[in-house]
Amino acid sequence: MPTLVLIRHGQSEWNKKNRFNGWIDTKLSDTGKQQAILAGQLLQDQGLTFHRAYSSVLTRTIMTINRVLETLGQTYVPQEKTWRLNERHYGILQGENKEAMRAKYGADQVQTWRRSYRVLPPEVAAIEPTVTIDGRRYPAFDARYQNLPFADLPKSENIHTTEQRVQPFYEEKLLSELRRGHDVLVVAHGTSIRALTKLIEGLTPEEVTKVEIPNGQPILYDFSNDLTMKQKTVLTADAKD
Ligand SMILES: O=C(O)[C@H](O)COP(=O)(O)O
Repeated sequence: MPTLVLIRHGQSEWNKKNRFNGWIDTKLSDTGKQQAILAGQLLQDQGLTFHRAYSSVLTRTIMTINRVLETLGQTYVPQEKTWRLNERHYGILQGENKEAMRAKYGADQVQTWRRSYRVLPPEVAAIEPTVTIDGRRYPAFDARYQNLPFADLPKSENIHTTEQRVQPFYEEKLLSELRRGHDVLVVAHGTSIRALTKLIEGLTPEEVTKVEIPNGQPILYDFSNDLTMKQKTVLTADAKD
């Protein structure tokens, strides 16, 4: 009976600063690194041997998955990094402080941009390869996207458009591994995990807008061999004590 584990990356430097990350390639904070190790420790008790591990191409999920697998003693597990698991592109909000955006546009508007299924945050005007924020340069789009047609790079995404690009990964990669009875680890982002949750649990657009995914908390789905979902378990540090 296959098991799927979903983990949102540990706290990023910009989660800590209350800034929108989106496709900007931020790193884990010290807390985020600890959360990744703790996620590995929580999984240790489950006796899982992963056949395959997937992350996005953003550093915060890669730093997380490496720590999780190292804690589990399973660094040998074949890993694939895919842009399809990236965080939603947050348009003009990327790099901005959430409180400052609420002051500028109003709390309701910002919350709609953050959680609406179909409303898109305002698009970035032009696609630049890098962005400079507070004097530090971040890659916005770089070599990791070289096989993607430039026109396909998003200027903004909502839950719906994120789901559209997560769906081929879900159907072609994830389900085919689970169908073979394989245990799979996926480390992704708030909105790419929302999209996966909708696809796995058959949620409505309304229901998926309510789903919150904390950093570094393993979500286990146990399936029967015909891929009927048997059980969903969220592992927390409290449950370990
Ligand atoms: O991209 C981001 O900054 C994070 O996913 C958090 O976004 P959220 O707070 O709107 O979920």
